[in-house]
Amino acid sequence: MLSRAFLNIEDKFEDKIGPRRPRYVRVNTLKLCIEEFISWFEYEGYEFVPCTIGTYNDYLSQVRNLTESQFLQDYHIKSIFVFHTDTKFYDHELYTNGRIFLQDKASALAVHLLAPEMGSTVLDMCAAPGMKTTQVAAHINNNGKIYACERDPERQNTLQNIIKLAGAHAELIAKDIFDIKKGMLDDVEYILLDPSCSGSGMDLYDYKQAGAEKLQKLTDLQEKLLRHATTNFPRVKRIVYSTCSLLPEENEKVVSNIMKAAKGKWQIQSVRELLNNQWNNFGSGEAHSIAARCLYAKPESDLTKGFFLAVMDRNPRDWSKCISMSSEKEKVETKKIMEITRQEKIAKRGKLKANNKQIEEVAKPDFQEEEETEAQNEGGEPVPTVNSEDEGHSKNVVAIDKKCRKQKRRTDGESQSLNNITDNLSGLLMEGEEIPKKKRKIDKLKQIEESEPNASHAEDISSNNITCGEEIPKKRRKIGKLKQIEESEPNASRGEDISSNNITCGEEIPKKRRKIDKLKQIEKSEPNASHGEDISSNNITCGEEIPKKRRKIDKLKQIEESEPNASQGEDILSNNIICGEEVPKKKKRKRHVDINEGAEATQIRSDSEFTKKKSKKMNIDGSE
Ligand SMILES: C[S@@+](CC[C@H](N)C(=O)[O-])C[C@H]1O[C@@H](n2cnc3c(N)ncnc32)[C@H](O)[C@@H]1O
Repeated sequence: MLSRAFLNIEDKFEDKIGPRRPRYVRVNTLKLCIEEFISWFEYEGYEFVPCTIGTYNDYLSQVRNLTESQFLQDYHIKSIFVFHTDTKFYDHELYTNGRIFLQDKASALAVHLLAPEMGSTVLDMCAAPGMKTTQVAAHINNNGKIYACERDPERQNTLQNIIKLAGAHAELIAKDIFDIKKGMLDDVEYILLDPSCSGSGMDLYDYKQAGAEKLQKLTDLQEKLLRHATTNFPRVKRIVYSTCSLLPEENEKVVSNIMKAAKGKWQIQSVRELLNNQWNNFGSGEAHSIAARCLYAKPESDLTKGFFLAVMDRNPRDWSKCISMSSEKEKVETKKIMEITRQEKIAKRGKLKANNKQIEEVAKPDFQEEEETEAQNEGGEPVPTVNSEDEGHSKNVVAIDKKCRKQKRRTDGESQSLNNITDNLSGLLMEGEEIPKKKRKIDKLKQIEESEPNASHAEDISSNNITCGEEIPKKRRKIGKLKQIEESEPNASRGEDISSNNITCGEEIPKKRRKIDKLKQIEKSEPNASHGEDISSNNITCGEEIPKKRRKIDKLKQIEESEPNASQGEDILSNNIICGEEVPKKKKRKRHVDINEGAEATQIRSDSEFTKKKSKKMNIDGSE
């Protein structure tokens, strides 16, 4: 028998779902910067509507009011953009060359909430066609390891093509996931489980075809898969289970059964809390106590396809057992390293206090050395890990020890210098005086540091289970670099601009930025060509044409001021990619709007298919 919920859904959605949902576009930040994406569509004649800083419900009103010529950045996921339902993308060059994907916001939430760290290892258990696999790759900026498992040979091909098209680093596991036994992928830390389901949340789902027997088969498979995920990957810390179904049988019931069997080894995280209370639909708590912690996306209110997801974290006590699996020898060595570095750090702190100048000398060469190592790792080469084999072991430990010490020296030096700068500044400030730019920036960096302990000091790194030899996350390195700039260029306000434009260390300053700087220089040397006050004082009468250079400066200033999104955490990740790639020369294009277009963005094309201009139909969010 099908559930009552099932029948209710049929009644409720009969004329509500369908082609009226907006179009969601995910920017593939492995190939295109968010800023470039916005400029591209603005150039095509669309108006970019920045998401108001309000509640999720405020954002939903904006989506409802979106016109055909506007687009909006998503409230939760900064690489997702919302277009009017009639916007057509199938022939758009950004779509055909893998710079954007048509992925519903609800489905993108699964990776958003999995939130794997840079350098981590992720398993996508049911991966084809690869929307979430490629999203994970973009999320970790190809910095880590992704296993993409798919059992269906035809879908394996599609998956491979999508991975290639996206420029994602992911290893295809062309197998049934049940063939992956304990011990085969022991390095996996995050699992995405998005199994086959009824697809009852999809627009084109045919309720009349669904039968109780089919549903039972599906729920059996879903439970088996989730049990496999929770029991065969000893180092996994987080699992996100998702379906594009609105049936509790495939959702909270499956999760609840597995959690009962796991007997306290796993905890369901509250998605409400993870999304800072900015979500409206959750499971119903009556039948399954965990339901209220799980997310539902509903077409009529969230303006997405129907979707369910649950976030499961391994219970910390159980996690400690996983750590204890490492060999005794490894543990002793790790302890030694920790002790040596702790003592070194204490000694260094004393030194630094005595002579602040020394800090820069100690920290600078280390920083450069580390950047060289990082550059070598960029080609997807795995970061070396501790090997328990006798011969290789000691060498690796020495290498890791060296790297740990380097990281610690750097972070010590940074925090010390930062404290000194702030102390000096606060000493100089009078009450009521405006806080200088540099000071404000330092405060901001301190805030980031405080709110993101993982991104901070060496002590925090160790206590948050970042193992020696693991890379320090990019944002952390950015903070470090900015601090260096600050220290070495006390008069320069450029540091502030760099941070607001999300430039990662080592990355080139984007063209626009350089242009702005150049124009600022011109401004300084030619004050008449600049500010509003200057115009009046230089007798430019109403109606007189403002000189070209002047207009350009104003425009660039406007751009600078009007890009608040570029400073958000998520953008730091997503904007630090390929900004070296040239944006194709833009000519005025006509907007791709086709009011007769059908319901769902369900077309996926492989590389060769793109060239041949043929297409194969498949639900991009995976329902088969
Ligand atoms: C809903 S789709 C996944 C969609 C995908 N996560 C995405 O976002 O693009 C489910 C996929 O799981 C695959 N699948 C089902 N059972 C599997 C198993 N036991 N092992 C590996 N793949 C499986 C199906 O062939 C199908 O391609």
